[in-house]
Amino acid sequence: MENDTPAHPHECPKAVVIGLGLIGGSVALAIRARHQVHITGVDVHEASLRMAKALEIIDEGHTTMEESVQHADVIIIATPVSKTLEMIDEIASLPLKDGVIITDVGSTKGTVMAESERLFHTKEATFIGGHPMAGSHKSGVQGSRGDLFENAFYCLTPGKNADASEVERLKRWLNGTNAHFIELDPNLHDLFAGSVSHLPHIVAASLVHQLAELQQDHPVLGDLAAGGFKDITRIASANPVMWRDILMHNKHVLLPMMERWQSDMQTIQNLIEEENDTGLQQFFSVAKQHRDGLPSKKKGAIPSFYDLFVDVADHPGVISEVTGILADKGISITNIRIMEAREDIMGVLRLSFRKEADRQKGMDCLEAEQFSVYISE
Ligand SMILES: NC(=O)c1ccc[n+]([C@@H]2O[C@H](COP(=O)([O-])OP(=O)(O)OC[C@H]3O[C@@H](n4cnc5c(N)ncnc54)[C@H](O)[C@@H]3O)[C@@H](O)[C@H]2O)c1
Ligand SMILES: O=C(O)C(=O)C[C@]1(C(=O)O)C=C[C@@H](O)C=C1
Repeated sequence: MENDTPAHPHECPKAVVIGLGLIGGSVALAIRARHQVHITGVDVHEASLRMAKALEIIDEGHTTMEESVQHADVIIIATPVSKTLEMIDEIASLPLKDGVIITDVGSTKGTVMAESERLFHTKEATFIGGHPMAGSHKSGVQGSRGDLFENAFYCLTPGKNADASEVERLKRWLNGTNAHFIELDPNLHDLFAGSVSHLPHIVAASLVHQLAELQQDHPVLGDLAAGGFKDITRIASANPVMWRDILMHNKHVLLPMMERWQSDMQTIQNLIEEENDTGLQQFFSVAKQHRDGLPSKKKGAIPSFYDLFVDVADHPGVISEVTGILADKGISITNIRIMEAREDIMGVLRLSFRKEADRQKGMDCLEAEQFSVYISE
């Protein structure tokens, strides 16, 4: 356990996480894993705060930031990017503790850094932009995992007033992520993220739109969409608000990239029209060679299952009681995880189902047996 030199010997350092969703919750868990710290969560949704408290991700939760932010040693903003700019404005308008480090996790960095540079030009507060390059198509605090960023790259974009020592201090706060930190210029970051994350996301969503249109005349098509389609479109299930914001804040990178994409599509269209077999094979060979050479990622992604959360008392036999109820009804689960198990407090079981219908059946029969169950939004 590390401690970031508290002002008073018995006082625990304070972290505030604004936006307790998938990423805010995961960063909080990673901080907790290595630091003795008091974590306050701030979110507009009380249900997220309740869930985060139940899972011991935070010590306390509030729907507004004022009080907690003023005493914080580190502030992590984990809201969708447009809201992040509003949060930066609000934080800058409040009295802050000397030496506070403020960071964010947003998927774009240009506008975030422009706003923070405009507002945090004092030595008392240091803003260092951040973007962990791992995540999921799932959103919400219930999907949080302390190991979500393990082995992933974690981009940092220090502001102009950020000393190297402050960057090191932030890295220490975030060392429980077990990520590889990389410092980048914000514009370069946005170019890179546009290429490996944002453009692919647009393409994935557009493929799903095409399927949906064809499916109107051929409903069976959905059942035929197998591995390939699912692999390439998994990310289209992600949070639309988050992605709306990303596109708005990386417009200048994405517009030329999309032109380039359209021109590539035109080229391949021409090759098909001309029945240019050599050109077509070359198109795939070059892509295959490059794709095969990319490093494979070992950790970070969460498989796409339908999760159900069950509050359970921590006593022997409770897991077999829950699984027994499901087995009696012939409902299969693909995974089961205990999210918390401590004496005398309620724990949470996370059950994963392969199909939405199975999850619904599971929910109904567990509720009938008086279990408190809930699902992610
Ligand atoms: N999901 C990913 O894969 C991923 C990966 C890396 C970075 N990011 C970035 O992380 C950020 C959060 O994404 P997420 O996936 O955790 O989303 P999420 O939807 O799971 O969480 C966002 C949280 O912010 C809260 N929120 C929204 N407006 C708020 C406000 N005004 N005040 C307080 N809380 C507010 C929401 O209630 C929600 O709990 C985004 O900026 C996103 O670009 C996402
Ligand atoms: O794995 C996924 O589901 C993701 O989409 C994660 C992903 C990505 O594009 O790789 C999404 C957005 C983030 O800014 C970083 C990571």
